[in-house]
Amino acid sequence: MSDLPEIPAELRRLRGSIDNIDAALVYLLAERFKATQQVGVLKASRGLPPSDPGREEEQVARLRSLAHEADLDPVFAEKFLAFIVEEVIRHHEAIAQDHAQDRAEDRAEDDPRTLA
Ligand SMILES: O=C(O)C(=O)C[C@]1(C(=O)O)C=C[C@@H](O)C=C1
Repeated sequence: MSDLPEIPAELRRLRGSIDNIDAALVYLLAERFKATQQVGVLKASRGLPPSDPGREEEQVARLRSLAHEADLDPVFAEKFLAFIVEEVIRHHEAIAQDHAQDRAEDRAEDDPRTLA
């Protein structure tokens, strides 16, 4: 028998909700990253920079306002967005590097001086 006190039913119920919310967050984040991967490919193919500070400013203003309405700490909402966007920008930079490497290889293949 364990010496730990029994978990109250109310705590178990609340933890069930927390687990469902965490699962939803994981799926939502996965969808967001699927979209941003496509943005990264689009940006690399058009020669656009990985980050867009103007867009980020708009997102911060919008999220802070939504957080306020939702009774969530706007500072936390801003930090959370910054954490995600920082990761997205790293992905975009890696995609841009791969894209540049592929183009360099294509050019080398097309160059008659390249030994086949
Ligand atoms: O909207 C873009 O341009 C993106 O690259 C997406 C995103 C984001 O994750 O929301 C990421 C980086 C940019 O600095 C701004 C926004």
